[in-house]
Amino acid sequence: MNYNKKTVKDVDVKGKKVLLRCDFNVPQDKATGAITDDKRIVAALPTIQYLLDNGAAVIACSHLGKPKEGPDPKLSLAPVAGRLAELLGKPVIMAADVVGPDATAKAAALKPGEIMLLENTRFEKGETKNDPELAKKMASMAEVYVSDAFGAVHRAHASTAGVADYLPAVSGFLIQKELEIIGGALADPKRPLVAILGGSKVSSKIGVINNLLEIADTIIIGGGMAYTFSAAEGGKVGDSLLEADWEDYSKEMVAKAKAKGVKLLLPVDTVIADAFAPDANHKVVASGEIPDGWQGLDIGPETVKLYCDAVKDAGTVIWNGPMGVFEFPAFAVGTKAVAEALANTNAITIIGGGDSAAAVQQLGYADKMTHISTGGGASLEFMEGKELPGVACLLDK
Ligand SMILES: Nc1ncnc2c1ncn2[C@@H]1O[C@H](COP(=O)(O)OP(=O)(O)O)[C@@H](O)[C@H]1O
Ligand SMILES: O=C(OP(=O)(O)O)[C@H](O)COP(=O)(O)O
Repeated sequence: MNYNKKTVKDVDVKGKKVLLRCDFNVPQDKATGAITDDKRIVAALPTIQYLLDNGAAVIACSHLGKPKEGPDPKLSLAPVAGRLAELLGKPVIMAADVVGPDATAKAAALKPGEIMLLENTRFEKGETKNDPELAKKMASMAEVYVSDAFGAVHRAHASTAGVADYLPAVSGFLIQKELEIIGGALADPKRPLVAILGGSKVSSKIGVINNLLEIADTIIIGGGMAYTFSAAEGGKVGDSLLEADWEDYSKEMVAKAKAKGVKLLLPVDTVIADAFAPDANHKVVASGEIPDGWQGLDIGPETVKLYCDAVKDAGTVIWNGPMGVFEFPAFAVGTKAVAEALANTNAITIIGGGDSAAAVQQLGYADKMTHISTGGGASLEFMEGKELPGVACLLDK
């Protein structure tokens, strides 16, 4: 795939309306909705500032979460508009819809040097289906399309790829920087190369293991993904996260790792809880021995030792997805220990994923990592060598 794409510097944006796709899918406090980590907003600032300084009228857009049934007030981008306005030191006009009457009127009235934010693109059903009608409507509000949504470039959606069929499409500075840094670290990686996978987006991430087995020396599995492997081996997982459809696949991955001589490490013990809550009763059990009514929310202490030992002498570490529900202090131990182990290695450390980045930030280890990517799934798919639809759709240099 050709990553040498035109950037905002290769087009004239003066006096033009620019549709700017960002990844403002930020972590939020489950109870209050407050933004808990604004890294993705901060990361978009250089492109936004460049566009505003060069006389563009910026129509920013993004998805947030996974709304299923159209507009959901809990997933409004309004809090993001508020934070963006603070960071830019200027008003951000918030639209009440994506391509409806409010958005189109506000876009039509937008002046050079002004910025507005469309409502959550996934409030439109056509977004994730990459509906050309929706893409056309979005494109009709602008004259140039700029994508800087690195975290979403692995999605072929209307706002991440479809609009490029209707407008000259170029990349922003964030996408450029991410491709350069991650691509550089993995072109000829310092070995051993260790990949750590966790988190809760099991079905969207478990598939990368097959390709990671081609490049990694060790693969470590934690977080919600571990229970699918455990169940596949006949273990009891109680009420833990489980993707039963992926059990056969996980068995295949264990066999493939063995055949290729790649170390595939799975938890040997797990911290279980009697509810998904910060104050739930909890205890440690061996993997595969989780009673009904209990769920695994963190890796156990023996696993922590095993995993920390496995990264000690790594040359490069790619980490995507927390080891447990780190938002609850009682289940943050595994994630914290792995973050600390990475902070103390000489390895090149690349952290991917909104929540993984937030975890490293909250735990105070952000400065100790080589690169904290704004993309989780996106950085994984890039490292696997898959085509990224959100980059492929941009104009070649
Ligand atoms: N065992 C588990 N059970 C349920 N959720 C988990 C478990 N381990 C981690 N998580 C959750 O996974 C979420 C992050 O997953 P994911 O979105 O895949 O990561 P990232 O955003 O870093 O790519 C966190 O909110 C965390 O609470
Ligand atoms: O948070 C994101 O991905 P990540 O959790 O893999 O980092 C991106 O915003 C993509 O979101 P999506 O996985 O709902 O398409």
